[in-house]
Order: sequence, then C-alpha cells, then structure tokens
Amino acid sequence: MSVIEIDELTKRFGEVAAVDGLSLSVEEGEVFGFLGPNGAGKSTTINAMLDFTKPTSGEIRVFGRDANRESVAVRERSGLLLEGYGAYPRLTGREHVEHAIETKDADDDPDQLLDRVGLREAADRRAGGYSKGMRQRMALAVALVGDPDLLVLDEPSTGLDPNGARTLREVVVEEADRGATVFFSSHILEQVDAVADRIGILLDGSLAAVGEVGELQRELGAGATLSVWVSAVSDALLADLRGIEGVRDVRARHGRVEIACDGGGETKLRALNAVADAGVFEDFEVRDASLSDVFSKYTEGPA
Ligand SMILES: Nc1ncnc2c1ncn2[C@@H]1O[C@H](COP(=O)(O)OP(=O)(O)OP(=O)(O)O)[C@@H](O)[C@H]1O
Repeated sequence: MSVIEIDELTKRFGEVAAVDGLSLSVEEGEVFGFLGPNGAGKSTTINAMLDFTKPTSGEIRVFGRDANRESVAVRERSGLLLEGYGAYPRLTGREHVEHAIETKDADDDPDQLLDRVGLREAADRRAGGYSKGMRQRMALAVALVGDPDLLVLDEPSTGLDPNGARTLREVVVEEADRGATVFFSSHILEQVDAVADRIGILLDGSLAAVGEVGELQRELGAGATLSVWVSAVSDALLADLRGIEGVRDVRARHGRVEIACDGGGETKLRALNAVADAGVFEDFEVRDASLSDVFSKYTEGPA
C-alpha cells in the first residue's frame, strides 16, 4: 500500500515553480530518501504533504487521505521534524517531549525517548541553552512521540556531529523495523545511502531519478572508477586511455591510474588492454559509483 501518493504536484510562488508536476509514491514501511540541490523544491513538497502550503495544482494523498482536506488526520499519524523547528527557549528538553506526549495523547516515557536520541543528560536543561545539534536531537525525540506510522524528516542531519548522525541512522532503522514509513530529505548523501531503501532526486521541482541506490548506479551504466596499478606512467598511455570511448576522466596518482568510466564493461576492458599493451600493468580494482556520483550525474548534467 502507498502511504504517500503525490500526483502531478505543482506549487508556484509568483514566477517561480518551486515544484513542477511532481509525481511520486512511497510504500508502507519504506525508507525514502529525498535528495536534491538547494532550491530544488524538497521543503515545498514536504510542506504541501502536511498542508503547511497549498498546492497550485495536483493532488497529494497520505494514508489514502487528501493531504489538504484531511490534514489533521494525516498529522495525527505522523511524526515531524521540519526545518526551523521552533523550540521554546524557556522549556527544558524533557518538557518539550512531555508536551508532545500530552498533545498526541500518547503514553511514551519521555526519558526513554530522550535516551534514544542521546539527550538524557541534558533533559533538564532549558532548550534556549542547547546547541544546534542538541535542538535537532530534541526535535527528533518529539517526532518519535506516539510511534507514528509516518516519519517526515526534513534535513534531519542539520547540526549533528558524527555521533548524532549515527544516532539518527539507528533511529531511522529502528523505526523502519517497527513498521513505520520514513520520508526524509538530506544533503548528506552518506546518511541517505546508509539507510534509504529508495531515493528520489529532485531537480528544479521535478524528479530527475527515482529508485534503489544500486539500481540508479546501474542505470548510469557505470559511473565506475577503474584503478589500475602500474609500474610506470607515460603521457602516451594517458592519452591512449583518454581516447577510449566511454572514458570520462584519467588521472595518474601514487603509482596507479584512475580511470572514470561512463561506459560499460567494454570500456573497462579496453582500458585494461591499453595498460597491458604498454607493458606496465600490475593490478586493478573497480569501484562502483557512489551515491555522490549518482547525485552529481543527475543534477549536474553531462560532464
Ligand atoms: N514562501 C516562498 N516564497 C517564495 N519562493 C519560495 C518560497 N518557498 C520556496 N520558494 C522558492 O521555491 C524554490 C524551492 O524551494 P525549497 O525550499 O522547496 O527548496 P529545497 O529543495 O528545500 O532547498 P534547500 O535544500 O535549500 O532547503 C526555491 O526557488 C525557493 O526560493
């Protein structure tokens, strides 16, 4: 069952089409990573899903309900961590979580939630004195209140140190294991790569790509880097390699040649043969495109 169904969503701000004919669905229990460069329309999409902004046209259904007309029902089943979460400076972290428990009529133990996000020790300090990362951890604890069926996290990694980022990943995995659907936007590609079942790459308000990370890597037909260890490097060899169809970039470094390939197996084979023909071949390794390569490929256009 689809938990989120976005159908031809368009949102204009005057001349700017922040979201432009976006269609997307997210299945129950899925962890969906929503990526895109600054200004791509991620927050606008999320805001429309939760009825914080009205679409210019198109339809969004969450849990099968109209996100606009039945937003209260949608939000009741959702946990939200949105950009610019407004903390009350005079309230403590625990008070924020307690307030959310009361509002949602949930029966969570605030200490347990604060523990999960690594904020137990600072629970009784006022949020006004929290660092950016601590406020983000608190916002995550608030989002988890009531075991929501859907977690919507807009840039949840903002301000988090590496430990905080790990906590976030653990929480996302735990929530998905519990059966929750997680929809999160992020600029930190490693974060997304580590936990997302599928990703969507938004560009100028439309989807440039959607699928499993591995699927998109394969769809690129490569984006692989071939590292060849060599006994010597000559300009002639580098020129030969650069002349092979499907080779995007060639660099010599530390006794090896790094060959970025857009082409498939044929390109790599021809590159390896060129090195062997030069009599300098020692060893090789192929590295698949990282999510970062996939992201650049879809958002920057042809190299
Ligand atoms: N309230 C608004 N009024 C006018 N323009 C807006 C408004 N909100 C968003 N926009 C514009 O819509 C476009 C998409 O913005 P949005 O915040 O959705 O992008 P984003 O992908 O979330 O970006 P970021 O990663 O920088 O947060 C941008 O050009 C932005 O300037």
